[in-house]
Amino acid sequence: MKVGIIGATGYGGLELVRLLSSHPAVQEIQLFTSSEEGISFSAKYPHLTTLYDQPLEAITKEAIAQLDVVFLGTPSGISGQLIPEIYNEQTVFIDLSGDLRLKNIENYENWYGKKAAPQGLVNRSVYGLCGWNDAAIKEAQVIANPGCYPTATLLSILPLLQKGLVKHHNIIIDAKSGVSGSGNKPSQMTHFTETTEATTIYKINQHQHIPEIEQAIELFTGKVEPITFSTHLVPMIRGIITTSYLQVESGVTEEQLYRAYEDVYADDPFIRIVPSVQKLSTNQVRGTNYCDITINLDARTNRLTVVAVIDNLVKGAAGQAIQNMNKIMGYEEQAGLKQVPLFI
Ligand SMILES: NC(=O)C1=CN([C@@H]2O[C@H](COP(=O)(O)OP(=O)(O)OC[C@H]3O[C@@H](n4cnc5c(N)ncnc54)[C@H](OP(=O)(O)O)[C@@H]3O)[C@@H](O)[C@H]2O)C=CC1
Ligand SMILES: CC(=O)N[C@@H](CCC(=O)OP(=O)(O)O)C(=O)O
Repeated sequence: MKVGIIGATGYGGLELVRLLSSHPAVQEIQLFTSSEEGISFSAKYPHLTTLYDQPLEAITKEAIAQLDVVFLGTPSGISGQLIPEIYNEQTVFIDLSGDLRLKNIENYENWYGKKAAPQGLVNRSVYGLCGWNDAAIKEAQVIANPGCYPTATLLSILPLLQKGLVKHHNIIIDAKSGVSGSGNKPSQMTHFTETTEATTIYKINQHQHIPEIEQAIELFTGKVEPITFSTHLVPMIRGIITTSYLQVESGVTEEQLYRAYEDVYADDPFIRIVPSVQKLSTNQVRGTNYCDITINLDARTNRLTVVAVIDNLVKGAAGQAIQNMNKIMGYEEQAGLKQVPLFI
């Protein structure tokens, strides 16, 4: 199989290269750039010396037509305009950005502040939340790969909402991310001096993943109420931890809650339900496609704490994108995704 990566020089692109390198069905990876055509990939990234000495290529419709699958790891506002220009019906398009996720394109323009993709393309795109949308994913030609924060949040709260064990009302999600979540373009917010010894809350009540999480809650549970969702930048490179607070329905026990996860994720190789321990860390999934989840029901408040950890670049981006590819192409679900966590 021949695959291509548009935005290969970005963090999501680099992670795709790393993971696809061990995929048994991938024979060739073409690396595309919009700004550095002809430059050797390993000259730009010396850790890839002898592995990817090939030159970066210009993005053309003709080159894309030669590929079975193309991944787009481009900043928001790009793929929604680019895919129509390079589209053909034989290639599978998997978009890591937020451009194709929101079905209401006005919503996209309001939250992202950018021109939306054509409505027809958005309609054709399938939201690639693995484990929740698999029937549609298997038939898809265009995938809107979920956002990093929504992946951790949704995987951890959807089973309980879907089974009616917790209330839709008054959900609060507190999320924290490593700095690689904001990509490889330096900014004031990601400057070493301003991140390395600080934890920063940002985009308060304005984060673009709020409508994505709400849309998915409605899609997979049939109803939704507005959520409170807060994002923080913490001084680490990789990892996301989401802590969600939910009110349980009366009489529901912790055992019933655990059983809900076991039911929903019985056959999912990437979801690990961790017993209610006192510790859960982003380290335990680093470099892998795992999403580890734990819960704790506080009898004093009847409030449930649901915690999920993922690697933002793997389950939150490149790993889930490859999982989507595996589902579409009929490969083993774990192909290319069998890494052991890099704990320390
Ligand atoms: N980082 C993360 O943890 C996650 C990121 N995402 C989303 O995935 C996407 C990629 O993220 P990330 O890899 O971090 O981003 P980066 O900023 O690290 O990389 C984006 C890449 O896109 C390429 N690019 C820029 N402009 C264009 C253009 N006009 N046409 C084609 N390519 C272009 C650039 O490469 P070049 O100049 O060589 O073309 C650049 O290296 C983003 O939309 C992001 O929001 C989603 C989940 C998690
Ligand atoms: C740490 C950090 O800055 N994270 C980014 C995640 C961006 C992202 O993945 O955006 P889309 O999913 O919308 O493409 C943010 O909070 O905006």
